[in-house]
Amino acid sequence: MKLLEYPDYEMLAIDVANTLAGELTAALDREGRVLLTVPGGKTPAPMFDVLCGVDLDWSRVDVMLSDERWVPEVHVRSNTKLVRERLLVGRAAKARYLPLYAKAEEPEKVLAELEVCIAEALPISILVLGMGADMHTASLFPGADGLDAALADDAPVLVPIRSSHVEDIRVSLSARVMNGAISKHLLITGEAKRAALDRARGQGAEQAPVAAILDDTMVHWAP
Ligand SMILES: O=C1O[C@H](COP(=O)(O)O)[C@@H](O)[C@H](O)[C@H]1O
Repeated sequence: MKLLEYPDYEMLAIDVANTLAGELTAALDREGRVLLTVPGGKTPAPMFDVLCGVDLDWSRVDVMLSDERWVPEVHVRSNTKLVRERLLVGRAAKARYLPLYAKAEEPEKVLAELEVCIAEALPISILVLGMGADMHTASLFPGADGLDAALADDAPVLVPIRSSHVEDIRVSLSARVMNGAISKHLLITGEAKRAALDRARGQGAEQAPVAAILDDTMVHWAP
């Protein structure tokens, strides 16, 4: 992994958005369609605000999340809500969105259907992830039910995750699929997450799931 430090989050958001714009443009020169995978949570919103205004052929970009909370798209905790409101607006409104959620009580009931659309769009061209201070990335939480399956070498594309530390059932991309990305970025802010990243580098992915995706990843950090 390589660590890039920024003086503040505003600089990080602008710089990362410009880097992603360059990578998307280069990928669009090579491929008919490109797949951009983005995190949910709070961190990426200001970066989305910059990225959505970039002038590129968004009609050939597929956008999906690294992970989703099993709640309807209009729910305040839905990662899709964030992406629709902050990324898929302006120029980026022309992108095609690939959902990780469908109306069903449990992900297991619809996972196969969701996986078909995602599998057709793979591999990921550009992967952007977030991380929690507990060293989770996407929805790969330490100790979660489903973590082993998500870390397996022969993991499926999508894995349902249940953790007593979070309210909702989650669906996450597996580490195998995330590591298939051509380019990988991790966005983190604050001292607690920086310390967590340092701890994770000395641990296995079972204890520190973010460790599973750090190889060849560009980590972007602001205080
Ligand atoms: O639950 C989640 O958490 C991580 C980190 O979120 P943040 O609010 O601390 O930025 C996020 O990357 C993931 O997509 C999300 O579902």
